[in-house]
Amino acid sequence: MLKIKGVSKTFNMGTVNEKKALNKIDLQLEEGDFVTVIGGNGAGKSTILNMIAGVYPIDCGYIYIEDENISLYPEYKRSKLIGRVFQDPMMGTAADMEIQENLAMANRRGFGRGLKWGIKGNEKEMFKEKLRKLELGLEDRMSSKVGLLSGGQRQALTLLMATLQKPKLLLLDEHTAALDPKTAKKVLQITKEIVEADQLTTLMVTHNMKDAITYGNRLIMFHEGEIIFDIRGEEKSKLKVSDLLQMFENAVGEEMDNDTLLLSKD
Ligand SMILES: Nc1ncnc2c1ncn2[C@@H]1O[C@H](COP(=O)(O)OP(=O)(O)OP(=O)(O)O)[C@@H](O)[C@H]1O
Repeated sequence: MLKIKGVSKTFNMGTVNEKKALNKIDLQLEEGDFVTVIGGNGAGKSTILNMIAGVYPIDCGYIYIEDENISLYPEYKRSKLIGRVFQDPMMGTAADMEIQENLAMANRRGFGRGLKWGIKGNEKEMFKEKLRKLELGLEDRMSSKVGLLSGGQRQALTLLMATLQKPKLLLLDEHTAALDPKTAKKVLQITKEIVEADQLTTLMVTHNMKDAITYGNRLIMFHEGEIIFDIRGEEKSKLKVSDLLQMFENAVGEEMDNDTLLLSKD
């Protein structure tokens, strides 16, 4: 489904600020894989998502989605294949447009500019049904401006928009990190339901070790631009935070000292 082979990225090459963010990454995702991605600050998690989405060019290697080599595609062309949700609830939706207008815009993704923006009757019903499933009461506020929504409601809407036209790949970049714990849990539950219902191939970056264990069928950990382990299937389902800490120590040769990750331990 997604195939990354030998991908490296160095920022500010040849300057005093040179930083190798990714070092020869190999990663293959099967159709329907829901992979959680964990790692300390600066480990390379966002960079790998940016490489896949085409925000920056890769230095070497290649990226395939199904049989399509997307390595040289510009970002806009990849966005037809990829849905993405960011940490910031202000991104991904248009605040001064109505909920239903935002959904209509998302529903036209990949169909060019020729289509009229008007919302069709059957679309309205479909939006209402999808919003009802979120259980946030948004189905009764379809003509409200998105700017009036809370952060959690906005992230749930962004998630719906990113998956309305089923993407080949869904990228979630710490999409619950800016929410309070209760709201984050709700948005993660919605994420799980959407991903499972559509069998979406998903990469979800998180700082929260427990969430990385709870969600998905596979977990990978980044450290200093490399994938240091990849756990799946039964091994993943039995995993505890203490196992993750031990595996980190075995792979890196020292105890984990990353505060952000350790805060999510208990
Ligand atoms: N646009 C950029 N220009 C220069 N350096 C960058 C850029 N983007 C990332 N980096 C550097 O690359 C390294 C990896 O960063 P990245 O954002 O991928 O880490 P991360 O694992 O997502 O960390 P965090 O959890 O802190 O977001 C870091 O040292 C970072 O400073």
